[in-house]
Amino acid sequence: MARIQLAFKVSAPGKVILHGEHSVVYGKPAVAGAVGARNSLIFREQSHDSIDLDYTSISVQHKFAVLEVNKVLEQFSGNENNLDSSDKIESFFKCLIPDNLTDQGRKGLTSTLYLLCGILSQNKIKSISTGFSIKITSELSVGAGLGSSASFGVCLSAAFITYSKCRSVGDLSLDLSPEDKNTISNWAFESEKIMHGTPSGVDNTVCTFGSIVKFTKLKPIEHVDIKRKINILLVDSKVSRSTIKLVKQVAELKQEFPSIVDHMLSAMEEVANHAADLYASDSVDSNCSFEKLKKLFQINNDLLKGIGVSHPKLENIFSIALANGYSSKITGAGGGGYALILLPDSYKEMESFKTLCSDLENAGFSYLETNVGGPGVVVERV
Ligand SMILES: Nc1ncnc2c1ncn2[C@@H]1O[C@H](COP(=O)(O)OP(=O)(O)OP(=O)(O)O)[C@@H](O)[C@H]1O
Ligand SMILES: C[C@@](O)(CCO)CC(=O)[O-]
Repeated sequence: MARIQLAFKVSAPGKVILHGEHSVVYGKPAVAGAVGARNSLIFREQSHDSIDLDYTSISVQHKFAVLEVNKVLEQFSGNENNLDSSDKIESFFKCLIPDNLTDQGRKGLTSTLYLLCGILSQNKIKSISTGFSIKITSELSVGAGLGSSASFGVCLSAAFITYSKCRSVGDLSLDLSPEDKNTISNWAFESEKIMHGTPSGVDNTVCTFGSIVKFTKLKPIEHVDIKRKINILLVDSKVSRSTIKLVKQVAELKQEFPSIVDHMLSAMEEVANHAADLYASDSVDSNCSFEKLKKLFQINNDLLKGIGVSHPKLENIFSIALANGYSSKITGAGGGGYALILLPDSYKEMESFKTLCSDLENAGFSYLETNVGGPGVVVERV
């Protein structure tokens, strides 16, 4: 009987950090949620012997010969414990990575090969028998603080886990069990290490599980029981920045002024705890809770400014928001990327929202009207 060619679609959301960016790196809780914009991946087995990758957002189209990948997969099995740093991983896969790639392209391909070999080895699959294609498209800007890299890692991990389940035990169901989701999040975390050095793990957790979560490093995830999604406006500062550099910059400030920065990180923890309670309360859209949340946004943003992760373009967005009566903050690493403006439930009818949008446009900013709290990773038929 002819072997069925596998074909499926995976999608995973980007994330926003509502509270706790940077402080999460130091063991404090972060409150983060899935945004409406997603990465989508189409996986198709094919009759020719190559693995064809098409990553539109980073302009990478590349074909690996299955034979070459199988050789690397063979060397990988049994050797995985030695690959305990991103430098070692990069040098292990270097033989398959073309020289003429951008940094983004190199990291994207290295991460793909690492996840493929890691997940196949974990499932005792010793070789790939037919080629396949993977095409990833995205509604998320890369490098803007929306967790595009974590969502990318989650999509790839879910694709390779689905492929492995089908090829090792013939499971064609495409359903993801809670255990599968934990495995996906753990592998996406490994991919995040290649992208970002020392990630906290919040991004891959949210992009896998969706909704809103309270995340503290090395502790079980707490799912925040939200009653409705939170409306937000994401405003693009159009300033690119590097998460690694900003995390390092905060570490240096903490080293220079430990007691001051420690107090600020503890204050961020208090903000995150208070806000998580408000998101979980029935009345998050009641005036009183919403006004409290607005104040917490403002306090959180002032603390982030205090640790030096703002940017003049972000400040411009914050002033426009405030002038129209809205609270806003940095989200993610800061230094550029997106600013997050909190919107009330009835924002669409509000005159002040229309003015806010036209003021942002007049100042040259583009924005994305979305919400926080949607679904995490999903695998479905194509
Ligand atoms: N949609 C995508 N398609 C392919 N590769 C991607 C995609 N998104 C991210 N990547 C890979 O992830 C790498 C790191 O992404 P980067 O840190 O710039 O963005 P980010 O994840 O959006 O930022 P943050 O983690 O602060 O939210 C990129 O260099 C690229 O290799
Ligand atoms: C700045 C930071 O807290 C958020 C990046 O999205 C870093 C991290 O959590 O890994």
